[in-house]
Amino acid sequence: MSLVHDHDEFDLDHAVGVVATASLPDRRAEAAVSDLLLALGFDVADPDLVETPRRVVASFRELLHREPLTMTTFPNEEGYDELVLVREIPFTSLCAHHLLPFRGVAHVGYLPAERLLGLSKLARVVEHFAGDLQLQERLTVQIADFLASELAPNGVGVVLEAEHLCMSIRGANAPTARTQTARFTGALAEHGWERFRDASRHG
Ligand SMILES: Nc1nc2c(ncn2[C@@H]2O[C@H](COP(=O)(O)OP(=O)(O)OP(=O)(O)O)[C@@H](O)[C@H]2O)c(=O)[nH]1
Ligand SMILES: [Zn+2]
Repeated sequence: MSLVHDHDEFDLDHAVGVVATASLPDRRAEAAVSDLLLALGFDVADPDLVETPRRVVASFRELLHREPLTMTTFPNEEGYDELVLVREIPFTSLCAHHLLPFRGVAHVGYLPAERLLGLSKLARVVEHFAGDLQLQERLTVQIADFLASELAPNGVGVVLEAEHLCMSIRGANAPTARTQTARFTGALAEHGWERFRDASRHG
């Protein structure tokens, strides 16, 4: 998701109730939140709402933040060649269509080749790509493709299971619905689902 920064047309005087120390993009975003609240018929001077634009922008910044990734790897001296699977990695992302969260768990695994990856890095990769306006399918593919290219393993598998708030608290109103997506590459392309299921059964 690419960000657009066109500050030129921004009228600072228009920024209602914003903190003077906020950066220009944040002041612009806060003014926009304030405008949205006004347009929805809310009194932005209400004590409950005065700080809301700042809080909303800070929340979005937090949810859309991406930590740089450091992929610590180790030589696979013993030639470990079974599946390495980290299950139930929790994640929260924002759906690109409604800006509402979707959240759930990721199961991420790979078949090692020359290098072993620091285990926490699997969770960090999920967190990194979740920090964007996303589609669950795209998030799944981005995690898998990144691991495949960085680690050059014999195969990668990524399964995501998530609740989309846009579908559970509004719209279709299906609170029990869970969306499952998957990407299996290399030697996991053919029997990835079975390999993951077997590993979970013995876990
Ligand atoms: N494929 C995919 N669709 C998603 C994802 N997150 C949300 N959506 C869907 O995006 C679609 C947007 O459809 P629209 O008809 O434009 O939006 P809407 O009028 O709010 O639709 P409803 O959600 O059905 O009320 C909806 O069907 C959402 O369920 C996602 O991660 N992947
Ligand atoms: Zn949505």
